[in-house]
Amino acid sequence: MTAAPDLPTVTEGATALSISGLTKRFGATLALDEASLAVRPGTVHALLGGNGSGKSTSIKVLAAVHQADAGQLTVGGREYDLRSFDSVDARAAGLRFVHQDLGLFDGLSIAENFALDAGFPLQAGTRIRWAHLHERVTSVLDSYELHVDPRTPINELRPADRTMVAIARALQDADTSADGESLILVLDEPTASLAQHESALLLARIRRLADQGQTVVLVSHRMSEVLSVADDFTIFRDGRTVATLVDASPTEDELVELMAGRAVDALRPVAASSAADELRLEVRGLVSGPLAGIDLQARRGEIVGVAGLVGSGRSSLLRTIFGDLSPRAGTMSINGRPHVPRDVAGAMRDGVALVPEDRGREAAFADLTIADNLSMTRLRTYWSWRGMNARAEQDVSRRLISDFRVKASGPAAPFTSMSGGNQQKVILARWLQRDPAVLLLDEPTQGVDVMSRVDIYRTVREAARRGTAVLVASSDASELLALCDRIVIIREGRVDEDLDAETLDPDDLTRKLLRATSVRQEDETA
Ligand SMILES: Nc1ncnc2c1ncn2[C@@H]1O[C@H](COP(=O)(O)OP(=O)(O)OP(=O)(O)O)[C@@H](O)[C@H]1O
Repeated sequence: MTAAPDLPTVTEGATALSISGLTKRFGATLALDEASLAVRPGTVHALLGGNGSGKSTSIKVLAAVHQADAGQLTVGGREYDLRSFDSVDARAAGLRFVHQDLGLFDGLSIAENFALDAGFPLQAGTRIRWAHLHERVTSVLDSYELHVDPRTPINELRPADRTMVAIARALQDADTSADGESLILVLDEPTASLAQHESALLLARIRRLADQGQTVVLVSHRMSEVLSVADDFTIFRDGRTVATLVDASPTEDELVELMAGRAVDALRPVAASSAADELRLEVRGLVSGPLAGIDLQARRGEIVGVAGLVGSGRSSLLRTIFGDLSPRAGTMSINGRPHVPRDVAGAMRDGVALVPEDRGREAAFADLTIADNLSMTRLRTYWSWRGMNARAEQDVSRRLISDFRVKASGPAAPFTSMSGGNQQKVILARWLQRDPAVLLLDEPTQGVDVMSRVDIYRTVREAARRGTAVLVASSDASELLALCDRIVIIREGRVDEDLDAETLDPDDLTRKLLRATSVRQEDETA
């Protein structure tokens, strides 16, 4: 067990931003309860907390998406009442936000994306001065060491560059804003969908921003990354600030303990293989999307990781098995019988379940309750000649909410009233209760806090023990190693390596993944 760090450390000296008494209620839920935050200028300040602890709500108050019930903000010596703080105030205060979805238009160029935010420079009131725009954007990109042509379409950029373009766009008026004061950049999980080497590149650039005097508030669930880049840490629990660590070097266990409010010894995953000899899933010569002939097998009770760089076809593999993409060639079988799904319903009849990466958009019924979302795949269980057994549905939902540690006011609450991480847990719970023959998980713990991540690994392991074969696509090397028995690496559309997870560590896996990438990428990562 680790000793709890001293709580909380008082910040002295100058602050770029300070919040006090921040309170926000949603109906019966007290999302923020007199929370506080003090950020020193020129630092990376990590804002940490479990799912539902209030991080997004506080950011949404700063971005004027929500108005607080109480709270004061001081920025650059000016005080604001957070009950009436609006987006004009937020901009004037020098606050700039980059949300997880980045808000970039993929088909447009970098320069066009910049101009959509700041306006197109015009000549004679009508003609766009393209040369001027490109010159200005190039100079901003250069200042963030992004040496790319401003005419490049967003969808041709590597993932870390895309995030960096969103950051550069948010800071494009850094020289002219807020009376020359530096801006405060708020980043909400910027690395959530990035592979380890892309994250490393982005974090190095974020660190450089702070070293050049920018102030960065960073929300992330990836502890090792936060520890590598942050100077100061504020930890939220149940809407309150439970600790502020200034210029500190806490251990991961100390941070997790502060977030969880309990010791962390019991939180380590236990990964004992339950693989049997019997084949559950067999894929031969599969050609689909970028896949050019995949051969893959998963046995009963086996958890197989699918690794590969962005664009390698990990998601296409899962979607093809789930009947959502039609293969151009190849065969699939489940339990020795041909698996030729014409659509998703056909794949489900064969015993396949998929938890997709973009759960919010693809997997959730946002307008319905949590109970409805949980029971969506098992509705038949609750119907009889007497009609719908709502009590049984509520009871099962209550048990799942408790088993998966979902933080919600109850099964009847709207799905959208939960925090992002809790929504992820509900979708996972929905599919795991089906005992599928083959379970396909795409980035299963993206946005999920470190405490719940271990619960989810245990649940997946338990499903495997009951006989399910699991395929996990993940960009997080540590996750693949914690969860899987075997890891296949997809490269150039084929399974290039098939590795025993026990023999690897995250660095080995990342090195193997990067083997075939361009020299440019390796240079930048170094
Ligand atoms: N629009 C809303 N309506 C009702 N309740 C809400 C709403 N938004 C947030 N909440 C509640 O407020 C609390 C804090 O949620 P918030 O989204 O701020 O958490 P978070 O720390 O960002 O979590 P995560 O890590 O999962 O993103 C949760 O209990 C959540 O259910």
